[in-house]
Amino acid sequence: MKKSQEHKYSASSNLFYLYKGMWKENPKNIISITLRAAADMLLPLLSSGIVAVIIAIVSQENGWQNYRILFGISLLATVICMILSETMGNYENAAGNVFRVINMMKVSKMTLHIPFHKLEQPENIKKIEKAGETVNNPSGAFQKGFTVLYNFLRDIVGLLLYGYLVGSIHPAIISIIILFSIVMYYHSLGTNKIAESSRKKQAPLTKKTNYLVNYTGEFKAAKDMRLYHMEPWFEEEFQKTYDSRFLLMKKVFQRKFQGTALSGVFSLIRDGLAYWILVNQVIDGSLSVASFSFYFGIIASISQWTNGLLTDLADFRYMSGEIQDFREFSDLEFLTNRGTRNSVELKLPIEIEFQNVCYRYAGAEEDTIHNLNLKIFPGEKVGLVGINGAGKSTIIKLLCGLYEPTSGEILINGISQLQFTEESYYDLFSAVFQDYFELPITIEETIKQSVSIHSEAYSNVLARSGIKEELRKFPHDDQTKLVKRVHTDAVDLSGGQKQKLQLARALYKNAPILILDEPTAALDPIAENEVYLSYNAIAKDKTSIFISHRLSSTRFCDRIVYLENGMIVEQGTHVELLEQKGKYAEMYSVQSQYYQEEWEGKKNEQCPISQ
Ligand SMILES: Nc1ncnc2c1ncn2[C@@H]1O[C@H](COP(=O)(O)OP(=O)(O)OP(=O)(O)O)[C@@H](O)[C@H]1O
Repeated sequence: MKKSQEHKYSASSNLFYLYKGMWKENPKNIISITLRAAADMLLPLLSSGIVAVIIAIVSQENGWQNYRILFGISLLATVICMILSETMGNYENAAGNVFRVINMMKVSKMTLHIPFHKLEQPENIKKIEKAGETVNNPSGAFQKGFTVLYNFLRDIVGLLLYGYLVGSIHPAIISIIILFSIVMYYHSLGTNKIAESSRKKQAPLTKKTNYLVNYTGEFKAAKDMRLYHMEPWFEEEFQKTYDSRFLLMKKVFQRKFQGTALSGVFSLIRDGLAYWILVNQVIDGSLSVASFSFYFGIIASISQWTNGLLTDLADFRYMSGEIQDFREFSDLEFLTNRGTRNSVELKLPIEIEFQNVCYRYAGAEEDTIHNLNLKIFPGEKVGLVGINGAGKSTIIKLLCGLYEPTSGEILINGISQLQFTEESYYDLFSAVFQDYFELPITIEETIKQSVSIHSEAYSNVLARSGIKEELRKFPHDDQTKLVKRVHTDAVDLSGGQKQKLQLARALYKNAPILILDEPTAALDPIAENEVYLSYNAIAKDKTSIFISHRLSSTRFCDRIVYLENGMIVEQGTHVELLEQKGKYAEMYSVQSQYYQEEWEGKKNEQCPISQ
């Protein structure tokens, strides 16, 4: 298991991490980069050499005889370098894209395995977002890293080789090359700092822009936006975000412009000096015209290598920041490290016990669940009730293993939940939650998910969940697809239809513990009544927990647990709790009063038809 710790990795370690990954993915990646760098670094040298050889041939007697082998070799080397450069360049583009997509998939896969409670912590959300930005960015480290390494190899070897050749003309030239390179290096360090700070400041702005862009096109938001005139807020926020981004980019641009101007002045001085020395050497006869032409050609490349090298260092630094983000994400704890037990070993129906369970949300000052002790007997149907925020959903998430108790433990048939493997533990639960996530697949696939059971069970589930009647309204029955954003022929389900579909999925999974968290909130009274009537059949042979604010629904449970502030205040059957005349009875009387009064009123009204 990976330990979740904050690491600040050095730039060299980040780059090593990136290129080691590229090498591991395919060693050809690095080999091709090296070959292309060598070819592109040699090309200017070769073309200057060919011109010099041609001058030597035409200006000397028997020139052709003396230089034909050198001419042939230079020409052949040029062609080889050009072919290598072109082929490896194409390979590099494709390989960069593939490497980025592989890492993109890695981030998705890893995210799917982050423990649920870690997934909702703001610092982890940030890490996931940053890693996602890095791998989604075609100009980010995972794709651009190929080109930057190629540039760096070409520029560093080019500078050393060409610097040596040009320096051999006169020591003053090499001194100037070194001096100017140092000045430019320090200038570029300053530029990098500004660029890095701009990158950090731009991250939340990018997030905000994405939010704004996504929601302006979101169909679900369109209704509220129009009725409550939210458009000006969007326009204003767009403008503010754009202005802030522009200011940040302007700073970086100005600094880069300074660098380019400085480099231009330096090139002028350096190249001017070199040309002046060369011309003088030709005049005093110490340098041949052919050699003059050769040096003349390669001096021009020096600026290319020095400027290139500074850009490469800036790119490396920028990429290191991105890799740092990626590695901070990779350092997250991805597995819950649950035990080795398998849920299939369990005797059915299941007994559940909360023993002194406390739970505190990350960053909260107080516990949400306080020393909870609750035993749910095999096959028992327990109703959890209480006002909003009492802790009902938190208890369910703890039971399902989505959260781990801060202290205390939850026992399944007397065995701690932590002793089960994560996957087999999740197999214990069929749950209908308040919120629901739809995949762009058919209704049948949604109900079956990855579970395959015989078709009779499937038809039963359709009937018992109430989704069967709804299917007739859809164009392709249970083969109708969901999510209109993805499939144009998909259907948009109503709230009640979604709830019936969720219930069907939970029933089809047929797990030994059934959890229904407000399963009828979106159902019409007739559909709701059908769920209550079939509840006993639905929950047969299962241990079940039913959460509802409608106390008329929980009265069907064997036992009702009334919660307040994460603690059990009352428990008993519906009748026992009414007789206690406590909080539950009070809540029930408030709810039933309205119907009672309305019913009494109706009884006293005269039927208009009979008048
Ligand atoms: N992710 C979270 N981080 C911090 N606090 C949370 C989180 N989720 C819930 N809470 C808090 O925990 C308390 C219990 O919430 P919970 O959702 O369990 O209550 P509930 O009884 O299910 O409420 P409702 O009836 O409204 O669904 C609330 O005060 C809520 O604000």
